[in-house]
Order: sequence, then C-alpha cells, then structure tokens
Amino acid sequence: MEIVKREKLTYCEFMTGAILAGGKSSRFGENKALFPIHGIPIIKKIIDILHKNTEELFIVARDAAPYKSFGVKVIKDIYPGKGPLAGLHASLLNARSDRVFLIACDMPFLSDKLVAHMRSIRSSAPVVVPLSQKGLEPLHAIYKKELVSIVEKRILSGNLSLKGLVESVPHTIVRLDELPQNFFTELSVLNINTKLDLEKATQLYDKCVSDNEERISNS
Ligand SMILES: Nc1nc2c(ncn2[C@@H]2O[C@H](COP(=O)(O)OP(=O)(O)OP(=O)(O)O)[C@@H](O)[C@H]2O)c(=O)[nH]1
Repeated sequence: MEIVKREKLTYCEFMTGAILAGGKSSRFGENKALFPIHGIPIIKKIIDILHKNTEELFIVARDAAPYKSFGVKVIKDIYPGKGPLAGLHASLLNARSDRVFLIACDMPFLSDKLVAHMRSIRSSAPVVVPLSQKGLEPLHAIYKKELVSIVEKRILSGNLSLKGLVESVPHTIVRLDELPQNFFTELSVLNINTKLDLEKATQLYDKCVSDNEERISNS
C-alpha cells in the first residue's frame, strides 16, 4: 500500500470577517452602521473591503432586519448586553475558519491594504493587533478560534474589556507608523462615536485622498 505523506498544516490561509454592530449608537443618535458617507452606508464600505479579504463574512448584531439588503449573514451574541467581547465570542464560535478579523461597524475608512497586510502575517500568537497613535486597536484585529473558551470565561466573570483580553494573551503587534503612507493606516482605525467625529473624519479622509493623488501625480 502506498503511503501518502501529507505536510502538516500549521497555518490556515482562510479568514472570517466579523463586523460588530450590536451596539446602541447612543452618542451618534441613530444606527451609525447605516449612516451614509459619500452616499454609501458605513457598513457597506466595510463589507466591500472584507469581501475582498475574507472567505466568510458575517455581521454580529441584535437584530438582522436592518442589514437584510446587504446580503451578509447576521449572527447574534450568545451573551447579549455584554459588549464587543460577546460579539467576538459569537464570531469565534460561528467562524468556519481558524481566525476572525474583528472590526467595529463604526470604522468607515477601513484600509484594504492594511487588512490584506494583517491577513498575510504568519503568527503563532492568537491575536494580531495594530498599534496606532492612540494605542492598541482591538476593534480592528485578528483573533484565533482557540481563544473561545478564554473569552467565554472572561464574559462569565464580568471581565468585559476587549483590550484586557488582548493584553492577557500573546499578541503580535502591527506598528502602523512603520507601514507605507498609502496604507492610510491611522484612518483605517479611526472610529466614529458622534456626528461631529464623522464630520471631522470625513474631512480628514478627503484631504488624505487628495494629498495622495497629488503625490502620485508629482512622482
Ligand atoms: N455584537 C455586539 N457588538 C457590540 C456590542 N456593544 C458594542 N458593540 C459594537 O462594538 C463597537 C464599538 O461600540 P461603541 O461605539 O463603544 O458602542 P456603541 O454602543 O455602538 O455606541 P454608544 O452607545 O455611543 O456607546 C461598535 O461596532 C458596536 O456596534 C454588543 O453588545 N454586541
């Protein structure tokens, strides 16, 4: 009998995208995921980038109805009312791949290049997380499925900080200040809490895009 030797898979190429949309948007005043920027709902912009960079995608929300038109599967928290950590827990449990790119629904300028870069990082650590000017960005990070029981324990013990989870396990840091300018990294991790945040972020985005176009035409 011929014995076929198979190389052990140590790294799974597949990645699941999970968009957290289970929050209350109380500071924004209406569901911020659906609010349009340049005519496109914020969540649609995120969906389009994640479709390109993941094999599976879902939205983690309290109610599926507002997201029907986007054609993306909606899953619910198993522990409702426990914040983003519960969204991560539901995502890890539902994911068919070994790792989940977790993203908040209020990061409208998610960078295609940054997501692709993070996806390409081979790390044995269970978390790959960006470090921006503000610090670690756990709402824009990759988590491995092996974390699911740790996450559940933390939820059950009332330890709901996502950043606390990241800091408590081995994590690979992606320093945003070391990446090329055209990755728009700081914009990618910019989150929107209020209408004023949105106005400022949109102005910043428009300026970055026009500066970049000018750089390209001058080079
Ligand atoms: N699945 C899930 N996502 C959540 C939950 N709480 C917050 N989120 C998401 O986590 C991200 C960050 O949420 P925040 O902006 O801090 O909170 P928010 O409730 O959306 O907004 P505020 O009411 O203004 O605090 C957003 O994408 C939220 O939709 C939750 O309990 N479950």
